[in-house]
Amino acid sequence: MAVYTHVEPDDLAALVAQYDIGTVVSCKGIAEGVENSNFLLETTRGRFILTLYEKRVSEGDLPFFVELLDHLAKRGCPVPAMIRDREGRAIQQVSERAACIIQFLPGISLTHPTPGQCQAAGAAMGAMHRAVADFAGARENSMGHRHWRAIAQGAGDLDAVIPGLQAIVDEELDHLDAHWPRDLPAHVVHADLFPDNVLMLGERVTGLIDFYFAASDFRAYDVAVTHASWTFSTDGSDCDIGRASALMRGYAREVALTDEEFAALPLLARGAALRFLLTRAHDWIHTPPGALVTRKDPAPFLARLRRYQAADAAALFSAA
Ligand SMILES: Nc1ncnc2c1ncn2[C@@H]1O[C@H](COP(=O)(O)OP(=O)(O)OP(=O)(O)O)[C@@H](O)[C@H]1O
Ligand SMILES: N[C@@H](CCO)C(=O)O
Repeated sequence: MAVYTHVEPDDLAALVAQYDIGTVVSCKGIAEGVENSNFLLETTRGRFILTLYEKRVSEGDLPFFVELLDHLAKRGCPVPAMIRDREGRAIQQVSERAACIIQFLPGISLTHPTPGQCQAAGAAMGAMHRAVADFAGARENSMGHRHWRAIAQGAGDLDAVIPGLQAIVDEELDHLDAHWPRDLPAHVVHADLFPDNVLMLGERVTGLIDFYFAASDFRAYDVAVTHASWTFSTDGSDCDIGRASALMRGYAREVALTDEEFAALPLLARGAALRFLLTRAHDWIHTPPGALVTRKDPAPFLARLRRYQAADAAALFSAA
């Protein structure tokens, strides 16, 4: 359960009183996620999500995320609205954290998506990419390629997490630095579109959520992140070709990747696997003992990295 910061009942009542959303009925910590503190807030007028932003989200970036969600909502993407208070403010302060009250969207976060659901997720990502293409905002990807070496250095004793991990990471960083593409189509991307950030009912996408890593990067990097998170077995050793091709087919319905992007996908996916391996390893070491959070295992992303390093990795990105 990701609750790092608690909210006193009086503070919650005072916060909710600033909005036209009724009065508090209940507020419960949400049993998913690792990044922010999230609560299911019920008021006399309905359900909302209360998010308190934690270590990886900087308060200065919140206006960018609010503008991005407004932009995507206007273009028909199923993203949650950031609720405004009576003064028109979306961003508040609670328990010494920046906080927002967010529209609750229906749907279920999947743990074992079917090929049909992968196809729907790919199409929803493609539609989101089309919608974001004329978004004027930009944000450096603080979790992107340029920052991985610093993230690795700040993670702590990687060998204590997985024996030999430091050497594997060092070698991979050198490889990625030497081969990372310079010039592929880029715009703001989600950069963390895992199954738990897509709400679905059956094969219908009802919500794309958790845009707090959204940043300017290659659109094909977003495809790589989603490939890495939707198409593998739980331990990360097997890529399910049925799910992978469905994801790529869904995306291709909305966006035609160039030959250069296709050629770059295995490398971009190595980068994506390394990004999540590193942040999970960091959190494995640094998660505060009192936090109500289930740490995520880094090892399945090392297994994915190994799979993407294999000579035949390009075949994992075929839509056929
Ligand atoms: N707008 C929403 N509508 C419905 N449920 C939501 C909404 N936002 C968040 N949730 C629920 O809260 C959970 C945690 O939210 P979120 O993914 O934003 O947290 P996080 O800590 O940032 O997670 P992550 O580890 O994926 O970065 C989601 O998996 C979902 O179940
Ligand atoms: N989606 C990420 C958490 C966000 O950094 C993970 O599963 O590791």
